Amino acid sequence: MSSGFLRRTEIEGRGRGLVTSQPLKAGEIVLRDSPILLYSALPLINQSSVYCSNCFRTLSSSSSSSSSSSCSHHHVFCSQNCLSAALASSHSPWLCQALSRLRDCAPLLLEQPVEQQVQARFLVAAYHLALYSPSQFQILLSLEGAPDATDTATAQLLHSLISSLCPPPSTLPVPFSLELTAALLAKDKLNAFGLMEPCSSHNSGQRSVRAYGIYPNASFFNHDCLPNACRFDYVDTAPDHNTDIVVRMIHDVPQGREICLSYFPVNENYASRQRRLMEDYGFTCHCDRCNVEANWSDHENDNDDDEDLVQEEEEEEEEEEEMMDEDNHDQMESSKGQGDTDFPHAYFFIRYMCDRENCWGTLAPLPPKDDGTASNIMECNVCGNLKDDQMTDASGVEDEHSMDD
Ligand SMILES: C[S@@+](CC[C@H](N)C(=O)[O-])C[C@H]1O[C@@H](n2cnc3c(N)ncnc32)[C@H](O)[C@@H]1O
Repeated sequence: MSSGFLRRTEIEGRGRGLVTSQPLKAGEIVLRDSPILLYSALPLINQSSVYCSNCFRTLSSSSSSSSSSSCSHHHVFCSQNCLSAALASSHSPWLCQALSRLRDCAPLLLEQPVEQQVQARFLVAAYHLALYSPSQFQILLSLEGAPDATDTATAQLLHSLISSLCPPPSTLPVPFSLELTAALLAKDKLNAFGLMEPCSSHNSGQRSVRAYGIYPNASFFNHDCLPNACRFDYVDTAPDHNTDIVVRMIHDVPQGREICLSYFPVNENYASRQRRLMEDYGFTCHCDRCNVEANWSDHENDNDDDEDLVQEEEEEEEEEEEMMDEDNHDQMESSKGQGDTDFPHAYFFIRYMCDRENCWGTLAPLPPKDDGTASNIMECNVCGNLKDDQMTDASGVEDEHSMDD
């Protein structure tokens, strides 16, 4: 583990997880992690290059006209330096040819959803990793994730495509097989982190993903619907290691506590969170927030077409909002000195959810100042917005409603 703050351990019912080896302060960076592989999130077909094929920085109009470079198969890089670095690592002749062949002569892929085109990109990157760095490929294989029956058809299709168009060279450290392809796709499904496209006026706060990465240490963060940490990326702004992800504490936690991220925006309701966690990650969430919300309604979102239920849901939502307001007030009043297991979630939304329209990002303070005092600037991990934390006074001491222990 590259972070002195975190210890990897087995947690009952959750597999491996990351636990703090010391008390942590809001804003503290607990992990910086570099990807072992990266691949574009853009469809293979008919996509002009918007991002560098190596570092995934946005190709500015000036860089695409003057300083950008292309490889022999017309993959675009932001500079000659990036192209040279890629040719020596992430963009081997096999990978370059494989992507081009898939792009140019795979009529089958044209008929497939974009998701499968992106999975094809992942497989090419994963088999390239096997050739280029067998030890990192073994790390990829050691991550959580096993194929299940619902993914078999996709694995078969993608495996036959890769093997007919661009079979990986015979020097792979493990035999090339359908089972291996299916296992790799399962690792990707559970462990890939998305690097977001830049926030711009075109997407009015809603950003999609520009690239996916597999991060060998960050992959051990388990999920919580009210996370105590969140992750940031600075693809366009970091001067180097720009595809690293940075995980920062949202609020203080004591030693020995598990550090969790939310696997998706925290605004989703109970039913949709449970559905997503089961379908995409294969588990039922029993976090504190889910335990509370499980009692709010037995029927929530069971059947969106049923008018009675819709009306019932609306009434319940109003009730929930009222409950949350009351909760917020009561729990903020009674929260002093308690553990973060009873962290009131209404309070979480008010303090740690970005209020920009359609953003739903999570806010974490900037890292503590050099003298150790907390920063009162909160950063959104989706839109990047910075805002003053009203609940931290000028001295950097958190106010009396803080839940931090
Ligand atoms: C990215 S991995 C996290 C690390 C994983 N626990 C491991 O052992 O490598 C995601 C998987 O961890 C497990 N997991 C994550 N959060 C969980 C939670 N809150 N409860 C139960 N299992 C969880 C699920 O199996 C999920 O598919």
